[in-house]
Amino acid sequence: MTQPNHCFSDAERRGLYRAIYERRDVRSQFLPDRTPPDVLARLLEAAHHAPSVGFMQPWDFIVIESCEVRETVLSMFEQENQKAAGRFEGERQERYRSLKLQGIMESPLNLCITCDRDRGGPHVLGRNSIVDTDLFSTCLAVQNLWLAARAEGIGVGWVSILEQAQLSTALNLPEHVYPLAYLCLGYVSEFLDQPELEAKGWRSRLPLHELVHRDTWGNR
Ligand SMILES: Cc1cc2c(cc1C)N(C[C@H](O)[C@H](O)[C@H](O)COP(=O)(O)O)c1[nH]c(=O)[nH]c(=O)c1N2
Repeated sequence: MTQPNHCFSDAERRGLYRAIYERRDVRSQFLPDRTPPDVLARLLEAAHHAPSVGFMQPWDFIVIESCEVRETVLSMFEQENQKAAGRFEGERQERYRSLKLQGIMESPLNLCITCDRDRGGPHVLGRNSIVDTDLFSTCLAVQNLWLAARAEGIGVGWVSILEQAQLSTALNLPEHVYPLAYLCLGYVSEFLDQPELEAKGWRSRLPLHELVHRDTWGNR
């Protein structure tokens, strides 16, 4: 069969889907090896090529290697995680407490991807009706980086069990800059073949057919 124009080669497509299916959220498998600067540069470049509302490019990348900053963030995590555990009861709480939900100190590099809510001035094309489209754009930058990192053999873990105002203070962010994603990055001993939360019996992947609706909600 002839391939439609603009289609990637079979090998290229396999590579893309492999990155999608084999990307993992990593907390426990980090190695201490430093991420080479050229690899980090490629990851940041991939993130910077994400789509963004009105081409706003609202992201900044705070590259964090300092042990002091990471220790501060870890203690903020511990405080929030304690509160989070308290929201579950009994066996579920025990299971929650057994989960490892961050790799802040084990990963050699932390990265905070922020969203500058003022970038591009007061009227950004496409953002007038849905103001949070700047945040959505920044999430896409995170995903680009996450997939590129998988292709480079680098694990990424997203830590969101953090209080936003505390994180902003720890990173000295101006008021109009939102700390969207706090990430732990580094080479790993392995990529698990399923999400760690699934492997540990917390939650499983939902069947896709239950999530697909035809024309209106509930029509299968
Ligand atoms: C916005 C957001 C926030 C978080 C996460 C993800 C996203 C998208 N995830 C990772 C999450 O648990 C993981 O993606 C799912 O369990 C699916 O696993 P895989 O990413 O497919 O390995 C995550 N993981 C974790 O250990 N601590 C955390 O605080 C968070 N926070």
